[in-house]
Amino acid sequence: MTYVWAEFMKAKSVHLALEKNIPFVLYRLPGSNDIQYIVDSELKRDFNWNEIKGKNGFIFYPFDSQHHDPVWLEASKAGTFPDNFEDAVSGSDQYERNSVEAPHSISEDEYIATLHEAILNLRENGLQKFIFSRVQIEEYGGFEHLWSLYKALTDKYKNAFVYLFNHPTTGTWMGATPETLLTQNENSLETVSLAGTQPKSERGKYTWEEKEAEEQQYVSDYIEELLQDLNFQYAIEGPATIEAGPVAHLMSKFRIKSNNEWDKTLDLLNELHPTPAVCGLPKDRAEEYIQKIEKHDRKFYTGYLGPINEDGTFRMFVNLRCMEIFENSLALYVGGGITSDSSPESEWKETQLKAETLKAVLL
Ligand SMILES: C=C(O[C@H]1C=CC=C(C(=O)O)[C@@H]1O)C(=O)O
Repeated sequence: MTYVWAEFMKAKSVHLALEKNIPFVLYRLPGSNDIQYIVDSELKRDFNWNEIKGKNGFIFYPFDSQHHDPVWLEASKAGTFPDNFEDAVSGSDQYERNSVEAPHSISEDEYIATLHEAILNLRENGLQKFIFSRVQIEEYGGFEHLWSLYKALTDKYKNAFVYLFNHPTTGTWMGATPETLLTQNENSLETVSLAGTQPKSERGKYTWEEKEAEEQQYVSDYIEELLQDLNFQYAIEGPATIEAGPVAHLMSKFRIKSNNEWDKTLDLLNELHPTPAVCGLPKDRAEEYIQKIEKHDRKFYTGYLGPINEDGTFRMFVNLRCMEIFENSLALYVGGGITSDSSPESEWKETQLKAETLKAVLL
């Protein structure tokens, strides 16, 4: 089979899966060359950690699970894409696609004015840090082009978790995230504290301002406290700079001893999400504040997602640098950490730069 023909067939099968609106995901783990797929032959499944245990599938978890139901894709069919994907798609039922309006996108002026006020009142509102996000709407050629967009993301971001997720209850989402929420290996767990942003440097040299270092330290402190409260033994590496497309971040790695105790691991996962890198501190207050000042519903942006295996191992990632896909437009979700030292104008630029991660493949 020629390369061109193979690509045409892949694009066609992904387009068909989207047209039939079947529950499926394509994902590529960081550093891997293989794209995996999961197709679920059933639409309605309750999300329940005890049900999931011992099964192969994929979790798509929202930012706020009180307003959106988490989705569990059970692997009725799974494999390395495109092996047998077309058969799995043609054998699936077709589902109606809900018509959903694109989320509200605020202007630069509105963003800056809102943030100005929020920074002035940060301490009065009892906040140390919160994450302010916005939506940027872009045009694209429609579902038939999604395979080539997805492929371009996998080619461009080798160290990201790159996915295309579709489900009749959530619609279509795609992203390339640099952030691990929690990895369960056979005998260990891993998480990271990732925060602070600056443009990628061509020379690979970075110096970090105190504000960014502090922002990342808040996240590390939160994770450390949590690990101590839950009686985990752990080691920390970093912080070090990591590059993620057009930006660079500060990241510390936490390697945690674990004997694969499901309940304890779930406690950790539930406490980690949403981390202060996507929500803020104190967590409950920041979550409430975000609901109040953001003009859009985050839905699955800053939620988490990833595959889980029957032996209990899993890879969960924070849903960053992602977009919600409509038939004629894309809604890019981008945000940044705000402290009392933040400048609204620089924060706007930071969100523009983060949006470039996805925009770079739209041209
Ligand atoms: C909330 C986002 O990024 C988070 C992750 C890394 C760095 C961040 C920052 O510098 O603000 C954010 O905490 C986003 O990309 O939408």
